[in-house]
Amino acid sequence: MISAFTGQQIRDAEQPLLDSGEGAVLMHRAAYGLAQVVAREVKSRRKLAGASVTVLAGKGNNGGDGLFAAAFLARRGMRTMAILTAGEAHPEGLAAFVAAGGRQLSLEAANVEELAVLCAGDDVIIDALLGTGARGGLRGASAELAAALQELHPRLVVACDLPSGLDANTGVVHWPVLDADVTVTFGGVKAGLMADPGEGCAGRVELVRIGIEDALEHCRPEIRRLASSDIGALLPDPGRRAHKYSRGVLGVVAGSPRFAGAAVLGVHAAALAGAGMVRYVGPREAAQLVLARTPEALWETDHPGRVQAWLLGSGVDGEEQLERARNAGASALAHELPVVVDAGALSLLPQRCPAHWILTPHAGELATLLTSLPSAGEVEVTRDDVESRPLHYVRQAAELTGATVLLKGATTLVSSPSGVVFSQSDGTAWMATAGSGDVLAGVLGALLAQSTELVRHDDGAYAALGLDPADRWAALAAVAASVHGRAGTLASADFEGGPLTASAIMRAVPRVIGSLNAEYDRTRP
Ligand SMILES: NC(=O)C1=CN([C@@H]2O[C@H](COP(=O)(O)OP(=O)(O)OC[C@H]3O[C@@H](n4cnc5c(N)ncnc54)[C@H](O)[C@@H]3O)[C@@H](O)[C@H]2O)[C@@H](O)CC1
Ligand SMILES: [K+]
Repeated sequence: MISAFTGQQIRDAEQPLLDSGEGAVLMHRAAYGLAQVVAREVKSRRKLAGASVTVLAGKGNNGGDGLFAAAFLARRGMRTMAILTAGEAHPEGLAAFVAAGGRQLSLEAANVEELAVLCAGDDVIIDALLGTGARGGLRGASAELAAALQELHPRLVVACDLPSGLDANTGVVHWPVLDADVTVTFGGVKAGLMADPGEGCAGRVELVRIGIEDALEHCRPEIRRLASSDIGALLPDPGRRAHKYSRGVLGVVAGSPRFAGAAVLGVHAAALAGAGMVRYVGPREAAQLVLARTPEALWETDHPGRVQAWLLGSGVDGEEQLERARNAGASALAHELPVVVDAGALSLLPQRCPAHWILTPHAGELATLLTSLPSAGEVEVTRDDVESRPLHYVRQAAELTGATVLLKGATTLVSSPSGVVFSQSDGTAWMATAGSGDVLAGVLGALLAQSTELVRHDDGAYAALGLDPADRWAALAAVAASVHGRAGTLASADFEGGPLTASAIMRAVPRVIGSLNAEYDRTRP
């Protein structure tokens, strides 16, 4: 699992070392690690000697890291330039840079365009303007420089610790920001690199160890991300003596005459994700299409047999089908069954949901949900609000509803009601396509039906996460988000990275589960 921390947690972990006079050692390690990554990136494109690098250096320690890194790179034969943006710079960093033969220029309002053009053609730009000590975003000439460079599409941008202008704690972005291809972050991943819109500006994230990692191990992460080995451990294992009922039966109230496809996709995805059986509850027109695609499913109109979990809401429209979803929800509450609450069912929430109800809104649906919640104080929340501060709103929704909330996006965030957050980003942009969410709901439903006992009583992989039982549902939802994302990436790779349909994502689900299981079997302790 990758853990991400707030800027304050990182500073707290650094403090004892700073107090014992090791600040320079920390900076040296950070700068050396940054230089190594830059050199490797440049070498993958051309010869290092003679390649050009410009470091954009602010006045704080982030600028110091950048200047020390550029000094290393100068000694390896790169042509180095520093643009000092604050009229002053980290004194030791600047001295090392000058001693290594680096050239320095000062940014002023009058030379922004000229300097942008000058460095845009470089082999690499290091963004060391602001780090974890930033208050707000870039201002004045620095902001203009970042905006001008963004327009000029530099060849390679490496962000020092985090892209400047990104809030380390939340992923909120104060525009303009120069998008990075690679972010080299120090000591611990900053939470802002695992939540959008920040993650979208960061490129690939590389962590450099600087000696504070042991101290961070005792901190509660702000955000967690499951790696493939964690997912392999958490995926349900059928067991040799399993039968279809013990495997997990999922009840699905989805689709409607108007949106029958949602039922077709949800049911089929659930079957492919390993549900022992799927009971579809809905109108005849939709059921015929569901059974044509998934003859393994059972159709039940109004009095479904026993299930271990419910999926409610994808494509649900019209009073009749809403009523079925309402009834299934009431039965789930009475029997303490877990539920995936998607799309149309998001308007049917009880006063207070249990943590084993997992809501799966996209940003627009989350905005509508939050606006409608009396406990949110009758404040209108817009889709833009959610997209600018997804970490804040996913936590708020989970806290106010009591449910686990999975907010779909390029980076999917899942929050438990107590605020434990998982972030998964395994998909491709091609997955933003009609029906993709229905597939995710089906996968999550199937995993819920198979895993309820594990989540509640397991003393293995779920317990090893060290979370309160109520927070484990968020881990399970993160597993589903990751399987879905990986299926999209795999399916797109089948088409040389080309576009996808929801059906193609769905077809890749068994392969993803199979390969995650196989990897886990090969590597487990
Ligand atoms: N503390 C340490 O020992 C270490 C710090 N490291 C680096 O230091 C960074 C944090 O350093 P700092 O705390 O100096 O913070 P920053 O380098 O982020 O910069 C803060 C400086 O910029 C000013 N500033 C804040 N917001 C601004 C804004 N919006 N526009 C313009 N100026 C602004 C502040 O007055 C302050 O002087 C980390 O991100 C990391 O890169 C690493 O070298 C590892 C060790
Ligand atoms: K930076």
